[in-house]
Amino acid sequence: MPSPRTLYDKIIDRHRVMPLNDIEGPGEQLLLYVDRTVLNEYTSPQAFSGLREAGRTVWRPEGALGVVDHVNSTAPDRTAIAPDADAQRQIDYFARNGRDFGIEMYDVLHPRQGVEHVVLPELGWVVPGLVIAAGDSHTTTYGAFGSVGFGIGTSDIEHLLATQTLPYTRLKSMRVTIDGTVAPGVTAKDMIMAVIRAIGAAGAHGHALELAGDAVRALGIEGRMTICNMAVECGARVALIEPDEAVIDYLSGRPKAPKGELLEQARRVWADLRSDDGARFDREVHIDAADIAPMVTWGTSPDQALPIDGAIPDPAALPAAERQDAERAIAYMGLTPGMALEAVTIDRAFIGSCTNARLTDLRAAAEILKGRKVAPGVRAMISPGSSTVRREAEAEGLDAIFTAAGFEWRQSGCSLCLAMNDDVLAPGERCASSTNRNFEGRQGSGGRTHLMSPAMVAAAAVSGHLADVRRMPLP
Ligand SMILES: CC(C)[C@H](C(=O)O)[C@@H](O)C(=O)O
Ligand code: SF4
Repeated sequence: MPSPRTLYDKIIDRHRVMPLNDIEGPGEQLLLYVDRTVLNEYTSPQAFSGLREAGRTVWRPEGALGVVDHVNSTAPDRTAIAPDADAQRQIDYFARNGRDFGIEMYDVLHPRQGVEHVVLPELGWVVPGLVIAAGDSHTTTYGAFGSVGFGIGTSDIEHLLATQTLPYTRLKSMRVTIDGTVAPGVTAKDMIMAVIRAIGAAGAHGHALELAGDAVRALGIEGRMTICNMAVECGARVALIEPDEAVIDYLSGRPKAPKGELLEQARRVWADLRSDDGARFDREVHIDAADIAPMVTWGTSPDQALPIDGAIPDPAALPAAERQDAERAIAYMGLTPGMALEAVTIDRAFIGSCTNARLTDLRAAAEILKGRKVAPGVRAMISPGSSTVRREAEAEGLDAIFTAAGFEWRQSGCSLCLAMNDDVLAPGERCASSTNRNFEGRQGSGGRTHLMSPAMVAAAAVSGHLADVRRMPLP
């Protein structure tokens, strides 16, 4: 009898070209076959320059797809493509690389442009059991489909493009099981924020993190993407959810998804994509779904988070190891210990990013905004995760709800998630944000970020302060 294996180990085993050391299990070095990569204009230029200098070609151009997302403008009318000359140069070089190396590239005006991790799944290009490596840490998103996705640096991108392989070190395995049912108002974002708070910002460091349990299985694919996307914020290099029929339903009819006999063959291969009974995890954590409340971050690390009905912690009352970070975070965030989270007023509200700007996220925010207005003095904007999401939302009339409420209905891109274009917070501005990182300066130098779900951003935008979505009666 072969010994029971985790889903992660099964996928790595299927992609092992050759061992590079004689360790078995975590720490094993191997040459890994990579099925697919997504390129962006920000992290790929040096990789292409390296290929040019070495006179190399791309081994399998059809295994790569490029999307402009990090630096482009999100101005509503899409006449402004790049916010400045540097961004324009990056966008132009990216297009040239696509032409010269035979890689399909979605430029800013492409009808399917968007944030890369939103675009790939929409195409049906992410299917169970793949290895997808890309120059972006949120490549973990593809775990929602039962694929191993991880971020790589620029020299690894070059190696991958030239060979379709990567030298790889097998990770340890960790499983977080969320059992039971979440309460109304609690979303996938709150689930992953609760996980990060429970295990810490480095809690899954060095591990492939499998997310399991009834509450995870009950999520739609978009919610599962939110969870796997943000799992990188607790240090996970890979996030995985066992694929099921919901994944196959999601893929149905998408342009690049397998169809007909190919799909039937694929289904037979996918049937084994689960952690065997008795598979050993290096660490196991159990969370009761009923204990999860809508979450917000109060500090400058994603684990500095609390249920919305909490208060800014008193550093003196925290464990010694957390005290100094908490003091610094509270000072940077301009807050006072003991202050109720709901008393924290905001200047900006942002719905966007590869974590939470898909259609279901927009619908959840629109539910709250229907018939309400953004509070005076708050600037609220929404950047749909992709041009496809934008069109689909418009077809449902969601744009009308957002604009009637006073939100700016913008184009897609990373935007205020990392402020690499002209969507930036001014120093001291405070933003309720559906994104994934709240580090100092993440949304602009001196800017203050509070992470939360899209519905919670909507609740904060209309209240003018952080607010509990459970107390916002639906019209
Ligand atoms: C710019 C890129 C390298 C970065 C990442 O890897 O995640 C960005 O997308 C982010 O979210 O911080
Ligand atoms: S939306 Fe944010 S997290 Fe996602 S790829 Fe862009 S910058 Fe990174």
